[in-house]
Amino acid sequence: MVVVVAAATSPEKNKVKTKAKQRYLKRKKQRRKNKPKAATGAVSDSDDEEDVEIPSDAHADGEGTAEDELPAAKDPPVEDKPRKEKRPKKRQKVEETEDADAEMQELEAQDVAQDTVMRDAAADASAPLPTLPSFPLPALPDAPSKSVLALQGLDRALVGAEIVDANGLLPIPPDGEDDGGTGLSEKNSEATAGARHCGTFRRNPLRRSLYPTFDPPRDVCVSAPTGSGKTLAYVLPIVEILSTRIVTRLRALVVLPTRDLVTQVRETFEAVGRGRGLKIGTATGQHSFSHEQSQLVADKTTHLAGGSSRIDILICTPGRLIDHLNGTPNFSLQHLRFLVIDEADRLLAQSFQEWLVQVLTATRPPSHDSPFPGSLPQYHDAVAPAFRNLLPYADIPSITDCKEPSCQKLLFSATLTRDPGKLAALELRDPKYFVVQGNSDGPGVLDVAMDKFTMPATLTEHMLVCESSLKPLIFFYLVYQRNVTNALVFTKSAESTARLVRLFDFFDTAKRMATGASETSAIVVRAYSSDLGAGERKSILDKFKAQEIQILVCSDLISRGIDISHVSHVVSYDVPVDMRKYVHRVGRTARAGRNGDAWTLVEEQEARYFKAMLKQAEHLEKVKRLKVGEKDLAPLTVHYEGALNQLKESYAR
Ligand SMILES: Nc1ncnc2c1ncn2[C@@H]1O[C@H](COP(=O)(O)OP(=O)(O)OP(=O)(O)O)[C@@H](O)[C@H]1O
Repeated sequence: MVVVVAAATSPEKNKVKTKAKQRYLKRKKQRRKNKPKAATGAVSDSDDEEDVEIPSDAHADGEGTAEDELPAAKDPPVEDKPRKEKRPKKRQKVEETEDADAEMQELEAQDVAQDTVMRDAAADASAPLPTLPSFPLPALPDAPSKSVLALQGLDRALVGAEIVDANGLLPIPPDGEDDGGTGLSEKNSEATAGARHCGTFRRNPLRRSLYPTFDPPRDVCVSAPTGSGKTLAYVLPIVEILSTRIVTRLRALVVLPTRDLVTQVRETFEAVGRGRGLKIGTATGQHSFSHEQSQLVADKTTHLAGGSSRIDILICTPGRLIDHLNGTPNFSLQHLRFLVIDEADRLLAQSFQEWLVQVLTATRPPSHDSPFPGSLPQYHDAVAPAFRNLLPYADIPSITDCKEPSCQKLLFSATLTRDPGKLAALELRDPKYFVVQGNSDGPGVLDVAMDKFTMPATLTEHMLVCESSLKPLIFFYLVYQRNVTNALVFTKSAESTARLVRLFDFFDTAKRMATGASETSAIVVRAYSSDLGAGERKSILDKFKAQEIQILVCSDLISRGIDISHVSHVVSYDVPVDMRKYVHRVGRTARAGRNGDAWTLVEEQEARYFKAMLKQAEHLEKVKRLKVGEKDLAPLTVHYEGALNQLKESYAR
């Protein structure tokens, strides 16, 4: 039955005349033939048969006649059905044709109209639809790239930094020849004979005048890798320019973060400035305050508008500098020609007594007028041109015209800050930035902006991931199996420094006793930390420099700036907390073109963090991974266990 219904509704099937239909049509034809001629063309009931539904195949199965059954099967009884007014068929057909034509025309007209609209819309896609506005599909906006973000908000001068190729050499020629733009005098050329390059110095827009008050020089910021010679980059021009001075006044102030660096930089000034008659002083708190005062100022009793100074160059730490600014009479910064802030990012992070604000204020003329109304102060010619308002005759125009202080600020670091807030605090005057990189075609200032620091090209870096309990043993493996001596070893605290040194001593003694080696073959390891007094620290550092000590275990106290040429290995026994610390630690080796190795011991639980830190700085692939197996450690294990027991006992006592 289902099949039959389906067939009845199928248009294919309708085309094929079934037997029942054929019979039906035959009888119909017959009836028409038999009809009287008069009846032809008149409306007759038989015409209704045209409207009768064609019997389906179901009715064609031969059960009953089609004529009897078809209406009964499909239609309600005739009397129930409201009788429709039938029009003559032909008329209906004509009307239907007319209707169809009209409808067709209407549809065609609509199509044409629609086509026109679509053509118009295509021609002017931006034309707004008359009714509903169309909205763009929701989509995530394109995120700005990391580099674009890094450059946002940067100091404009930093964005326009000059990129200097670290490999660019500028040889210092023999006497009498053109020096290629170094600007070094003959004496300084002699002092630096053998120096490979002075690129940074050559490019410094430094002027030779002592008081360029009418055209004050631009400030300079230098970002250059560790060991690339930043110290000489400021020592040379300072010595060069100050050598022209006649009267001793404090004209160069160098601020450094630690006493050790003050001592180191003083040595460089003394070496370069030998025979120039410049007087160099230091203030670090290593000596008594009154002793330092007597070194700095010549006259503490008379109030002098121009200050008083025994020295031309002062090298100091910020804390002691502030003490002298506040507590030493006649200590004045008004004559400063150079203010150097070395390891600038570290010093700018120190807010101790707002040291920077105090120093900058002292380099500017005070807003108040002469403190000596009506009388001339003694040594009035000693007042700096910009400080003339301190004099009672300050209103004479020819004198008061010179208002600009001539102090030039020079900032240096291997990890120069890009923090706009900190840079703004320096009140830099038309600053000029130099970024020294291994490859001057590299990403340039983007590296500084994204904290991707340039490492010395001669440095080889390694990392060893291990269990924390095995760390001391791995360290001994490096020393005894890999010959890691002449090394600086960095730990996280003074306490862990002392513990590691003690354990090493026990281990070395046990090993020597086991092998029958003499005491002279002992590896000398010493701690260097803030636990020690200044004198003791200096003596240990001197011994290390003299190679009487082979390994110096230290905290980050000397991770910056210290320059010891024979350091061939740096071990980070505890991982550095950030990339800047890492850069400065590993930078204690591979200095001035020498080769060096850096080893970082990473505890398993720290590995993820450490690798992420390196990855962020795009430095991960430069650090080689070293695996140390049980077999490598086996020869050391016995002595190590013995040393551990001794250490436990020593702490239990
Ligand atoms: N032009 C040069 N030629 C050869 N050696 C140089 C030159 N300039 C400096 N040096 C040497 O390079 C070493 C490193 O110099 P310096 O301590 O100034 O490095 P630095 O850039 O300040 O490093 P850090 O960022 O670690 O403080 C020093 O021993 C110095 O004498």
